Amino acid sequence: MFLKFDEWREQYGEIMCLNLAGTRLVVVNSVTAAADILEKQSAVTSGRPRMVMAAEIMCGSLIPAFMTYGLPWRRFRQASHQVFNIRASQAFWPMQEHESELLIRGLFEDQSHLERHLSRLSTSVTWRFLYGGPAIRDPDEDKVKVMNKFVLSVASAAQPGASIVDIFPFLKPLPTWVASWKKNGLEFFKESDVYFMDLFHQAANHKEEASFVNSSLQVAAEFGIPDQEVAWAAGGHFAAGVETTATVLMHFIKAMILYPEACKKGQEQVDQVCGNRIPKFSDRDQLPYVFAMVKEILRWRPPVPCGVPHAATEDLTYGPYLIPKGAIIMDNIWAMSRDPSVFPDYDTYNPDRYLTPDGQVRVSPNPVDEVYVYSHGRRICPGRDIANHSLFIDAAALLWAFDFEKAKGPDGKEITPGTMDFVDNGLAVQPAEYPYHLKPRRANLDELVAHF
Ligand code: HEM
Repeated sequence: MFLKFDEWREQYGEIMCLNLAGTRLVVVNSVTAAADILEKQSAVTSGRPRMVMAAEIMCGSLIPAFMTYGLPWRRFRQASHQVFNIRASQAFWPMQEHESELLIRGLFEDQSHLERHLSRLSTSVTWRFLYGGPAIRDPDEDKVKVMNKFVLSVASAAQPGASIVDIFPFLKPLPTWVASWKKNGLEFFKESDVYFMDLFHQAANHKEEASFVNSSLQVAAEFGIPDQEVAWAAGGHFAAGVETTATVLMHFIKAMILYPEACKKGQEQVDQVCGNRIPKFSDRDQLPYVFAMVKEILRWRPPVPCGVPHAATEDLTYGPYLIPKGAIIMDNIWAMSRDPSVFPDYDTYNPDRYLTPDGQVRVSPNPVDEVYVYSHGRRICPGRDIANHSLFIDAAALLWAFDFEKAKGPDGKEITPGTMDFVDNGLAVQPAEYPYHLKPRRANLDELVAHF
């Protein structure tokens, strides 16, 4: 979808509209249009399209990411800001440093399953952020399997037209003895509720640990949020956060193979600052190039290229255009990342575009919006600081530990990964599997990882 939208953007410009059997789908293609429609007018563009089966029946309307704009969603965002904000999110730095060590150790011991290592990392960071507890060493652990099954089931029910009740919402009040889809959906909700409440109580019993659940509990009373809502928000946040970081790191390693000069610059800076010890957050100010590398990977391959659909809750206008109430609005992040007037030579991975001539990080070259890859307006991704911190520490650790080389085929020739090969998982878009070879850069990496 994002590639097709990009083609159409060239034809139609900064905003375009499709008619989906009567529903207007408005695609916002430029940062300037997003700043007006999704930010300035966000009081009327922060709704969500209705999802009866996935959001209302299977999740009891308890997942904030699915809620439309209104009091329950606003209350939750205000409360969770206290956990997600940049200062509070620094409480998770020791955990994120530990996870970067586990990543390097895992890849050193067995580099053949890159995707699995990154998925373990992302699962463990997201889990520990939400619930606390020790690292998840095996992504197939039972409790994680149940969570992943929940995510998959809800994602598949959220596909347009997946359930009859989303095509004909007036069927929702039917009794369960007539509507087996409703019976199954409600049973799914009951089982998931037991599971989320159990995770919630386990986390809440360890008050001393920093976690989303514990911090939310401290503010929940103030905002009048019941335990069940905190429990479901945590589960929903897992679904929202788990795939994206792993996806970005998959893109990052591919970029390191394809752009060895940028990789070398990053490694030189890391070596100068950290020498033979793995990077820490305390090195951040001295690693501006690594910072720029993270910004540039998010631009070069934004993991959620079309954003998450918004819905207009009132009529609004943009220039001469009317966007009617009920229209679905898509934030075309991919197109914004490839605007040649902002990012010349946009196809190239070039971290220098984020640096001043004396090598310091500068505000995005994009004059209107610094964080557009996390979307716009009131629904902007609340996990962006957690994600940016993970990406920074993991990218620095990878650069410190490995050289990234092209793998060789059976004929001994190097294989160059394709730059535009993707797997589209619905919202997040990963690179298709690609061959790689990781070469340890430190003679004593075996001794170092033994302490991780
Ligand atoms: C590189 C990593 C990530 C990227 C690029 C990303 C991007 C996005 C985008 C584009 C949206 C849609 C916002 C909108 O509706 O306009 C979103 C929503 C969301 N993200 Fe992230 N995300 C990332 C990581 C995370 C993490 C780590 C968490 C939590 C631990 C998280 C939690 C959420 C939640 C809860 C929402 C729904 C917000 C709402 O509807 O109010 N994200 N994210």
